[in-house]
Amino acid sequence: MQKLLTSVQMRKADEHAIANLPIASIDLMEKAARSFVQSFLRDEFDASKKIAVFCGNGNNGGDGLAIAHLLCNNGCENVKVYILNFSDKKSKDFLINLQRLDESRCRKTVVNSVAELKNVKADIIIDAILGSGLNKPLEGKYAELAGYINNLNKKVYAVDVPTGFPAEGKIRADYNGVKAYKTICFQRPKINFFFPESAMATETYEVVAIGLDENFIQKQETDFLLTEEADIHHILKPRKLFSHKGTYGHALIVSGNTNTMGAALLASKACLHTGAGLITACIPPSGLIALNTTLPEVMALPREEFTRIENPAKFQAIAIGPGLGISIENERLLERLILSNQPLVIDADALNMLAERPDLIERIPAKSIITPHMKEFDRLFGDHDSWWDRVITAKFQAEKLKIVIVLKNQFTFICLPDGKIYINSTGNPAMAQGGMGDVLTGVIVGFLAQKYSSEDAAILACYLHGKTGDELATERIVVNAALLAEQIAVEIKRLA
Ligand SMILES: NC(=O)C1=CN([C@@H]2O[C@H](COP(=O)(O)OP(=O)(O)OC[C@H]3O[C@@H](n4cnc5c(N)ncnc54)[C@H](O)[C@@H]3O)[C@@H](O)[C@H]2O)[C@@H](O)CC1
Repeated sequence: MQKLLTSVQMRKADEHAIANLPIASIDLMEKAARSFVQSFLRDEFDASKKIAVFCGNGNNGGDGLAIAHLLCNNGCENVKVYILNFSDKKSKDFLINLQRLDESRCRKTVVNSVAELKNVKADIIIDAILGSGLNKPLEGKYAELAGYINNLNKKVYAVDVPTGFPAEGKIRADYNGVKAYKTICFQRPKINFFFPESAMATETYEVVAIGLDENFIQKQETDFLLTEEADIHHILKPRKLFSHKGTYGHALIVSGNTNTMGAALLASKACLHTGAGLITACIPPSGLIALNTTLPEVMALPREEFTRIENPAKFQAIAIGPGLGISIENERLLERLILSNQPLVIDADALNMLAERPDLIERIPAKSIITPHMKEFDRLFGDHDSWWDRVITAKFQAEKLKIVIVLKNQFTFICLPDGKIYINSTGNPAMAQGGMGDVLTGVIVGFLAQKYSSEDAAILACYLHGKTGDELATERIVVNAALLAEQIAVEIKRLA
């Protein structure tokens, strides 16, 4: 798992490298610039394109000067540097690189105000104005400049972080910084790149190594962690010789309704392909034929009005919610399961019913996993006007209720009872189709049945669900839920 650090911690990692590795501060900047240029030239190899490099006065600006110098030396014929004289505070390495640029044949101009920027003719802009040193929202000349750059409507590459974009913390809905096409950032992604609002600041990002000490970075205390394939390989347990269906647990999935029986089928199918030993679907009687014809391996427990799950303890894992429908009977069933005090996976309509019963939220059994998307989450825990605030609430509630909260999004946040937040990086827009959430619930309950801890089951399920979707999306514009459910077994086999 990769630790994601705040700007202050990243600065410490820079200082650590300078103090402990045989590298001077200015050489670290040169290394960062080289890494940026390498990545940039892979994308933009046409040496005749006009490139405008905007440089601030701190180390981000220093990077920009070094980048411009390297581009000129690498055959880019039309590089022009705009040095913004907006602050008297100039960093040491900025000044060294300014002198190096002065001695080169790079074209440059010093700009004191945005009004002086007439006739900027560029195909590509490199934004090296403000980086991770940002300590307040943009205003005055800086805000005006960001607006000016955005209005040029050119392809913008940001150095480390787009000017005006906070690397962590709340992103304002009225973001007024630079809107980049791509950000090439150093050593680690910024925490905020995983928040949906980052789409206002950068379309995409790439992380390039600059030679910081990985051991030092991994030793830092942080609540934000990025799941990697190696973690999945490490958590997954192989299926053993002499094992039998009892070894892999019995999952109960309370789901489906007359018009939403598909959700029950998808969750059950996903659970099946995740490897649970036995699966019982608690479904309305109207869904029996559909279940028996499409998933003959899955047993049925018809859900009548008066259904009780007589002995929940006989199941190793229970999920409730996909396509369930909202009714008094279903609410009673949910209540009984919650009061049985056995960990549950709670999804979809079960979450919507919970939102109306704050008394039950407090009693969700410890180690349960809830899987809300943004709207379900806000119904449960109140409205939020930013994803940062929402994730902080999720972290707080996961710790308080001792449960796992899987807050679903492009990058799903998995908040654990110990306060850690695992960010899932797999998954893609081809998966944006009904039924995907039902499949995720089925995968989670499938892992729980096999006695994975709640934390591991959530981390594994999110990663594998997204990764399977990524593999399928290499050949398809859209990946449907049933196909993904079936393919889960293949991906588990590949990563086990
Ligand atoms: N040795 C290092 O520390 C390295 C730093 N690197 C670069 O250095 C950057 C960080 O540099 P700095 O810490 O010098 O900071 P920046 O260059 O991001 O910002 C410069 C200064 O601007 C001021 N400022 C902050 N917010 C402002 C606002 N809204 N309006 C006006 N002024 C504002 C602050 O006083 C800040 O120190 C990174 O993003 C990265 O690009 C890289 O060169 C890698 C090595």
